[in-house]
Amino acid sequence: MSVPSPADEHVRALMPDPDPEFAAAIVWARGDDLVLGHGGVTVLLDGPRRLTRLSALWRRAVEASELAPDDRARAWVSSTFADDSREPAVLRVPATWMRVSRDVQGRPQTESTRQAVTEAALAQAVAEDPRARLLRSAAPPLPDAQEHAWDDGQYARAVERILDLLDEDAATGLRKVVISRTETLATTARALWRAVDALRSEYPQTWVFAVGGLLGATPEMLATLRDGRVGSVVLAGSMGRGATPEADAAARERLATHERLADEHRWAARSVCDALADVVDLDEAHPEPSVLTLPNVHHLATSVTGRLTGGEGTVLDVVARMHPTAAVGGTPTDAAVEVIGRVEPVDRGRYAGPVGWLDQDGDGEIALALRCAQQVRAAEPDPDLSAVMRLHAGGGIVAGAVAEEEVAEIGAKFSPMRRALGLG
Ligand SMILES: C=C(O[C@H]1C=CC=C(C(=O)O)[C@@H]1O)C(=O)O
Repeated sequence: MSVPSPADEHVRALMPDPDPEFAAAIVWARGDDLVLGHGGVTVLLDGPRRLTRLSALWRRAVEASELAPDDRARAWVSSTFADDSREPAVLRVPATWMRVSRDVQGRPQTESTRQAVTEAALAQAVAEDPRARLLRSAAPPLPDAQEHAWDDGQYARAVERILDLLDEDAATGLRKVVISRTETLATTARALWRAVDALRSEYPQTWVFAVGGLLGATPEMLATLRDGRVGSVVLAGSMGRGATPEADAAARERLATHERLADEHRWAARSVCDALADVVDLDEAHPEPSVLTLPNVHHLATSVTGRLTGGEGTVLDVVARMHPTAAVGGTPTDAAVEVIGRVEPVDRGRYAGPVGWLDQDGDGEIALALRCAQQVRAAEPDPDLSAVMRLHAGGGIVAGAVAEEEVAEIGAKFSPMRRALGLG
């Protein structure tokens, strides 16, 4: 059974504008469940504490909109990884959003919702943050392409450099650094919509997202908040899939029993539990990891759940305590983030930042923007290949890591997006 798709005629017929510019689109999908946002406005915001500032801004806008009991409000967020990124965080407030799912007989059903947060209320909320800007447009400007992608050899040398730093810094406690790589590819605008469909059908366990031209399929849910319940899934420690059933079973077994990867995973899970401890009453402090198997890679996974204690924070306030987790930064966080800034040649932009949605109560789902590609503005655009995408993928480096294995892991993480874009 194929999943309902933005390319399906009945879905397109329901969209007010069947061919929106891709950067204007909002997609949030998992398996058969698809939400598409349309139109509306965009808030851009940068600088430190941007997640709590975005949260406060959204709450001010909801309050100023004076919602009636049946009104619904929802915004999508895609934040930058680093405080000093040259690219801004994006808050997309669509005019309408549509949910497409299947009924029990498998027939597509759609439900459309109008945004209750008004533009005037948003303008008022934005005016209170000197580093926020309201764009009366659904599509934020695309970042410029940056020409510093590494090839496999350069990436392997960067891994060696991190390994030296981990050695040297044994005294300072640097234990893990997540470094990432980019690759810039030209494709067509239509291919981006087809990529949404391909990612949804091939990776039904992941959250497929498109916000402000950032498109991806992430397996990692950073935080969900619903009626006071918080959930988070920590992924760290990975192994590529084997080419035959026997090799794959061996890869899975190797991951499940790998001491170095188990340590890497434990630090990541602990960093999430520690970050949440002040505001969440955790159900179980340190559960054992399981193995999550995706079509391209196996991951060690730990699920963390609990109840938000006191306060009236939004899901973004919860995420603000966690970001950057050890799955995208390293251990300890500040030292690892400093090394990333020094070693990586390309600004991460919104890769490895939180991406997801929140509603008028502050409930929502915020994932980590992994295995993704950012649409960028080419210096000399090719008229036949109208969309240029900057692919991102990274991996955690701890002492004992092997450079060739890290190169292979990045290849495995790039492959879903390359294939979805028809370039695999
Ligand atoms: C940073 C990425 O993956 C993280 C998430 C899961 C497993 C990871 C790992 O095993 O290294 C990474 O920490 C990425 O895919 O770009």
